[in-house]
Amino acid sequence: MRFLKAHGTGNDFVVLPDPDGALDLTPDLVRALCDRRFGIGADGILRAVRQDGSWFMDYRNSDGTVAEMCGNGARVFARFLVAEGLVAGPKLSFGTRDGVSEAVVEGAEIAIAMRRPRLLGRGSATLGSLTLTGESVDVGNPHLVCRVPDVSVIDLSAPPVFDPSSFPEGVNVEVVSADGRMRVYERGSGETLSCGTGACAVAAVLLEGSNGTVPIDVAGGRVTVTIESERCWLAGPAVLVAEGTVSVDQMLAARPL
Ligand SMILES: N[C@@H](CCC[C@H](N)C(=O)O)C(=O)O
Repeated sequence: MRFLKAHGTGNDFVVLPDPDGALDLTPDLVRALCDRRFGIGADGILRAVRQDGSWFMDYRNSDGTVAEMCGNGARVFARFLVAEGLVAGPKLSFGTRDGVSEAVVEGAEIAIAMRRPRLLGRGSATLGSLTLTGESVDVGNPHLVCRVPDVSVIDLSAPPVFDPSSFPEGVNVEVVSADGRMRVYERGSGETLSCGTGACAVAAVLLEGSNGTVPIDVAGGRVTVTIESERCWLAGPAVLVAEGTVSVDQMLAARPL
């Protein structure tokens, strides 16, 4: 099976070209491909399926779960479509579970338009021994943005504990300091070096509901978020780093139980 490996500010993905939707992408296959020792290794999978005359980004978290949206994944997906000659740039669009995404390729940078983040009120989660209160934000997928004095001391080694009645679909938790530095524990993937929808959620909180442009520094680099009245733009680098073939049967057979 052909694959590409790519990342957007260190949020890394295995891209699977599957124009006819022929691949049975089970949660177990996703986990095996994303395994950093027994597979290729990634925070998630981007399966490219041709649907109704357009391309659809079928995004999966590394634990095999499905998410509504992936901002960095969408930027990488746009890079893949243009690099493979499947869609002409510099402006293009494709389908996601959260609707049609527009993208603009500007050299090394790719900007994608997503829904405007919605601030939903206060929420809380416990990270390690620390319970943090923050803002719940809907970016198609669920986020909790917590302001902290120093992001580097927050324990993101284990999943956040939260009240499931507040976050029935789970939640991605971002911590952000006043200087715009952000870290994230992603639902279904653990701590990642960057989360695009998370950066949009953080920008919405920093802008306190207004429109504007905010640079967000993540562990894997910098993304820039522009919030407009009707939508939100996420801009930053998106890089295809490798391609090859994976022997699915051998990979699955060699996994420890
Ligand atoms: N890394 C992504 C978000 C991926 C989905 C997330 N883990 C979820 O389950 O909602 C991004 O760049 O937005």
